[in-house]
Amino acid sequence: MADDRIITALDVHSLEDMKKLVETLGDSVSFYKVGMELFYSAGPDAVRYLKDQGKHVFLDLKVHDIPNTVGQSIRALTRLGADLMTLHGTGGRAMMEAAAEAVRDEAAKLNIERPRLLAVTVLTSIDEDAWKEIGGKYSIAESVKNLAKLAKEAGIDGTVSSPYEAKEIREMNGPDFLIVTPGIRPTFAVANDQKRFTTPSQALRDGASHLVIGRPITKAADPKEAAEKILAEIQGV
Ligand SMILES: O=c1ccn([C@@H]2O[C@H](COP(=O)(O)O)[C@@H](O)[C@H]2O)c(=O)[nH]1
Repeated sequence: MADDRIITALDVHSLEDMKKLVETLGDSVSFYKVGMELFYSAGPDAVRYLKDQGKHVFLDLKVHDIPNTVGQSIRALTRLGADLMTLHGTGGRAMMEAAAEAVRDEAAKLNIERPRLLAVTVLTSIDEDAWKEIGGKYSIAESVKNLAKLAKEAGIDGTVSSPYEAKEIREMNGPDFLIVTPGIRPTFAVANDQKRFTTPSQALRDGASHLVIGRPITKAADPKEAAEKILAEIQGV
């Protein structure tokens, strides 16, 4: 049976490919991520299909712009009825506050449950060298911590970070804060472009509330078997 802590990333570029995967995975997956690749190809229908199938949806569009544009975009996305949505924490306090206000206001108007907002901190494909190259002044750990603190103060429900930073965020932002970690690699999978990664069970032990896992499941020879191996690994954690 599925575990809501595991979010499978549907990084495919058509509704047909998405439906095939969802059918293959059946009841081993209850929570899916719709990211840029799928949303830019298939649009809102991807979210609608998954909701019709009774799945939870993480709409990961990583919104990033000036506060007014972000507020209006988050308002529009709220109407799709996803459970989780992302924006970039580096957009700053005012941008995050605009998003937090928009999602609350729009959900109340529609009388729907409010999608939870997550601030993306430092991408899991970035290591310390790449971080310095783009002007990172403090370590990745310090920068993620700072963004997580700012996100909470701005009314955001959680963060997206690597599992390496989960422990400190959990200690700082408390038990109810959502900590969603991509950069998850079961021992049977390869790293691909991920730089800050760990196993599913370690990420949960470190305080992650949800794990985003894409290629180790979706590109496996047998995706359902891969998902089930991961479920077995985290049982009891
Ligand atoms: O920092 C981040 C933020 C988002 N992602 C997304 O998670 C999945 C990971 O996929 P894998 O195939 O398991 O590497 C992918 O959709 C990314 O867009 C991330 O990896 N890191």
